[in-house]
Amino acid sequence: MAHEIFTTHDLNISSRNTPAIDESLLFGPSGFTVAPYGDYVKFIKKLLATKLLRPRAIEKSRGVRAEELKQFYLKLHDKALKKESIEIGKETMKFTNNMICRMSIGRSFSEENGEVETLRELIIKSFALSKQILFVNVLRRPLEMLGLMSLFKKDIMDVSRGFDELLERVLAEHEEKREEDQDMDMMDLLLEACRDENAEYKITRNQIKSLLIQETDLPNLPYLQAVVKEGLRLHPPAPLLVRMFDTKCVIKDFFKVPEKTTLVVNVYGVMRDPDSWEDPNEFKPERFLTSKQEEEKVLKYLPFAAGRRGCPATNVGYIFVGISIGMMVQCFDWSIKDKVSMKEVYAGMSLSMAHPQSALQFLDSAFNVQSPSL
Ligand code: HEM
Repeated sequence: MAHEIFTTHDLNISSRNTPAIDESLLFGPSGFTVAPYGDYVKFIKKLLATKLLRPRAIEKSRGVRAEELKQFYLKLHDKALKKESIEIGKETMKFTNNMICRMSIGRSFSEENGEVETLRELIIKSFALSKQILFVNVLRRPLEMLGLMSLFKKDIMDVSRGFDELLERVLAEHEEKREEDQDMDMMDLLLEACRDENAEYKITRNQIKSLLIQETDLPNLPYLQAVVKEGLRLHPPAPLLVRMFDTKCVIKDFFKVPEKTTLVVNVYGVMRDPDSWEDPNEFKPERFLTSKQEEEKVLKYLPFAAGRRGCPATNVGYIFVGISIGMMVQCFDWSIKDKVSMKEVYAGMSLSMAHPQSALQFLDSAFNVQSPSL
């Protein structure tokens, strides 16, 4: 079913059904991820594909990731020496956020002036909000008819204002250093596009801000890559995809879908479907080592979604997860403090462990650590 819908009606379901809250940075008309498929989305996707996320740019930003990886390693090393435990999810999230910030705005947020904490709180709040947004997506029409949409507005605006303040500061910094000779980060590229009189689409300051909210040896480590793929199959961070049919259509000559129907794709279910996957609930990275690589290509492997609104940063996503796991496994010996519960919870935008504290790990022996060579 999913296969049929995506292949025959990709354009028709390339918009999300998120209601626009006009003044909001995240969910207003400037928000890239919620914007309906059209000129703005096409322009940004092109910019990402041809500038920020093209292979040469990813290669160029390798130094930034190596520095962040080293900092992450040093932190774990320090904990190992002190024989302290760490919460893996929290630390890897910090590491990933730092890498995204360094690649997109040229610096990570500072711990000293409270930026890191502010950002962390905003991300947690926006994750919580996305749960409401999913609810609104599915029940949009009745909520609008009952005039209940305003219930969500205050929370959305609070988070929006927080991001706005933080990003205005960063934008101002970038505008100041405009004339200097420098490597362009994503914000520089967007500002350049914003100033370009001849650009095919004129992006605004709010659109720039809304966009920014959010190796090495990896090709020689096929088993590590297979582990990452298998992990994302069993535990996709985005287990449900929400789209909208722009126009009415008929699927398989039978299912009549009215215009503006919300479509929720159960990615989690698709990637554990026993018709497509052998032992679907088992963690078996080996399945990605076999010659059946095409398994990933057809529409049963969807951790990064698919089609026009699929993740434009799939390669970067694989790199982030690969280097974190690679370093943690290569450099340290681990022992588990409590029994690990693999129970999951769909907390807002993403799927995460229901009991992350049970993933607290002891670093076994400080004498077993090695520096990363990834
Ligand atoms: C393991 C890491 C990642 C996973 C599993 C992932 C997954 C996804 C998924 C499933 C979607 C589509 C959601 C939908 O269709 O409704 C998406 C969209 C998106 N992702 Fe990722 N992603 C990852 C990393 C990243 C990174 C590192 C970036 C940025 C550097 C990024 C940028 C985006 C953007 C901008 C979109 C929206 C695309 C659009 O609306 O057209 N992702 N991602």
